[in-house]
Amino acid sequence: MTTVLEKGNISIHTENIFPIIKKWLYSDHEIFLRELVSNAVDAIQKLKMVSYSGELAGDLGEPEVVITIDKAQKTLAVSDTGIGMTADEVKQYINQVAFSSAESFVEKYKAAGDQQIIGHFGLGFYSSFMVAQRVDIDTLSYQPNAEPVHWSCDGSTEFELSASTKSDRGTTVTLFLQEEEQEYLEPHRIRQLIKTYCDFLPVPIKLEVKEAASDAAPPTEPATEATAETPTESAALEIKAPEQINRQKAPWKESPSALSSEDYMEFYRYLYPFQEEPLLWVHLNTDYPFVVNGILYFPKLKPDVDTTKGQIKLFCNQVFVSDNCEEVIPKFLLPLRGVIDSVDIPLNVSRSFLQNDRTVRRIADYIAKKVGDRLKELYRDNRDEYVRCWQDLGTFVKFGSINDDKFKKQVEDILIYRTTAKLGEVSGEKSEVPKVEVQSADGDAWQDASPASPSSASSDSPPYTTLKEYLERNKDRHPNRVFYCTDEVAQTTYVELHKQQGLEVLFMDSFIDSHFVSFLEREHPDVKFSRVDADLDDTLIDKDKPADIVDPTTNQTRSDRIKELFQKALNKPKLTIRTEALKSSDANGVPPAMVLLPEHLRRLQEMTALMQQQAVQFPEEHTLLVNTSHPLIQNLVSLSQGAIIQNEGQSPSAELANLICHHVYDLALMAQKGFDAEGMQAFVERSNAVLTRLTDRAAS
Ligand SMILES: Nc1ncnc2c1ncn2[C@@H]1O[C@H](COP(=O)(O)OP(=O)(O)OP(=O)(O)O)[C@@H](O)[C@H]1O
Repeated sequence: MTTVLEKGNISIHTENIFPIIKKWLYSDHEIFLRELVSNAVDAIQKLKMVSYSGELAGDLGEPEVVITIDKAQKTLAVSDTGIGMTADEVKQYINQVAFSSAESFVEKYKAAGDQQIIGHFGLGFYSSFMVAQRVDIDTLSYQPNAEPVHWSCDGSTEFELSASTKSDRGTTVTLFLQEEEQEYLEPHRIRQLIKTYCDFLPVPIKLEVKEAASDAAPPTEPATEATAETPTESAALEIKAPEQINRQKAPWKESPSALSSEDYMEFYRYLYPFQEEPLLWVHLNTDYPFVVNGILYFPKLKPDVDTTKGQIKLFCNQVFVSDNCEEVIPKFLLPLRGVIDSVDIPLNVSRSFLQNDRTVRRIADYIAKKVGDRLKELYRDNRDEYVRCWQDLGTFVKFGSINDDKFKKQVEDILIYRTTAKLGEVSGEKSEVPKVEVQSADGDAWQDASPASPSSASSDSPPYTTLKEYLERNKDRHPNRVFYCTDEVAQTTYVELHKQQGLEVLFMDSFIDSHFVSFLEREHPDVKFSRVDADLDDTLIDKDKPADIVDPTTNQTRSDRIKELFQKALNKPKLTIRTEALKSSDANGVPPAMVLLPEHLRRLQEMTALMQQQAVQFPEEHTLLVNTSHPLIQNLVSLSQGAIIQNEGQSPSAELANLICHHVYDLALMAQKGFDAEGMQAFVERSNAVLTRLTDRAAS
């Protein structure tokens, strides 16, 4: 019979502590395992410290934590090979420290009210009573001549301390599970919990399952004679050899120089299986003025990415805290993935408190700065790669620039845009390569560095430019004016027209770009941004073309005639018809007509659509620019010659001219919007009618 050394009462100030804890953490009972395994790993780390200081007489042994499921006993035990406790330490740490930390946990919970708490951390050892009706501790201290101690408590405030039979150093905490908590006897449940919370703890965590032979899964191979023997009491228990169930290695805790690219990739695949490979990563590694370690990955962005939901995992000392650390990292970095580990992020606080915490804000700034540094480093060292990733990186960088002033300043020199300019070939051009400040490899020293190659990356990749370079290159032709395109396919006619006249167009075609153009305008109030289809620059128009008088009696010019022709044919009061002779080396190279929508009108339209959460409608007020230099338009005038199209009694030629006016307008409109069913039907019918008439004429 074991001798009871002491029976006592645990000092308790908060009445009914267990009902309170149970109520608050009702959905989070599972955290008990995280707390017990963390304590076990702490005990092993403490033993190491003792050993370093030379206080440990014997061997350190193999550090490991073993979780044992005993199905027959309905117990779950967590054993470690750590520092252990003497009877006095059990009294002090378990009866006093553990209980007072549980009490202070409850106090903090009360203070936070109904707000969501980030981690439920710090409840510690007592969290085991959320799932156990009785908890035993058997422990043997590392200290010379220490006696093993047994502690037992049934969840009341009374405990019992006696001698234990434990013969090896360390601590075993055994939970006698409550009836409704039997799920923790299932190996897959324990595996899942360890994978979630303790996967990266730096000690092997093993799982051992003891079950009655009859409960065990049938053997895959026929029983051998030995196993088929009459079961003795011990043989009736099937004990599977402990298997390690945590990954153990936490790459973010290692030095970046110790990891290869493949190590980073492998870790990404481990965290986010079946996902596309990331573009690049940033290894966070600082001890001062706060401790932050982590690896952040830039994934490929999908246009429908939800930038409000984070996927970065938050850890504290390698123990998983939360899948979402929206309060800890700047909003614009939420699409990043990976791990952040910091002991300096307060965990038993509400999320709103966290947002206003000074250290957390400084950590967020630090992370943003490291991300900016990484991008600058890539820009400097591997411009081709930077350009290759830009489609995805650009979204982060632009979003970050809009949202974070410090980040904006950091990356403004590395914001690039795809351009129509043939860089390197532009006459006598030697674009100035912006200097980029990059953190040196060995610490916080900063140096100016020029990118390895000029803006145009390698010859076969599309050319990219910075805004500064663009403005500089075009300062004589169109000072402080930027032409841009948002849809390369739809706006191709306009882009070609600009290109032909040597006007450089930037492609601003990612989903963030409409906001980004407004942002750039605020940043550069003296620069005007016009989409290629907003208006035509004077350089595109042949102003010297003499006005052709076609009717000496009325002094009507060819342009007046064309305008009248279209006005009558289309009969759209809100449509402005403008006639211009467009410059071109090849008359067929520019379109006969274009639809223009003034920049301010288009943006107003987009804004309204956004606010009303509707699709953008193309406004009826727009301009049809008819190119009087185009042969088609000139033929059209001849066709209608003599008889301006009348609504009634039209001649066959006038009718054909009418149809062609509609057709030219529809073709021009196509670059701006698609047809609805009715419009499409009319377009097809008219196309056929025009072709029929033309073939009739040709055949006759
Ligand atoms: N497996 C163990 N081995 C040795 N000592 C332990 C073990 N588990 C708990 N202890 C001791 O009991 C104390 C109380 O544990 P408890 O988990 O309640 O709080 P904590 O670990 O100190 O703090 P927290 O869990 O809030 O981080 C620990 O500080 C430690 O000294």
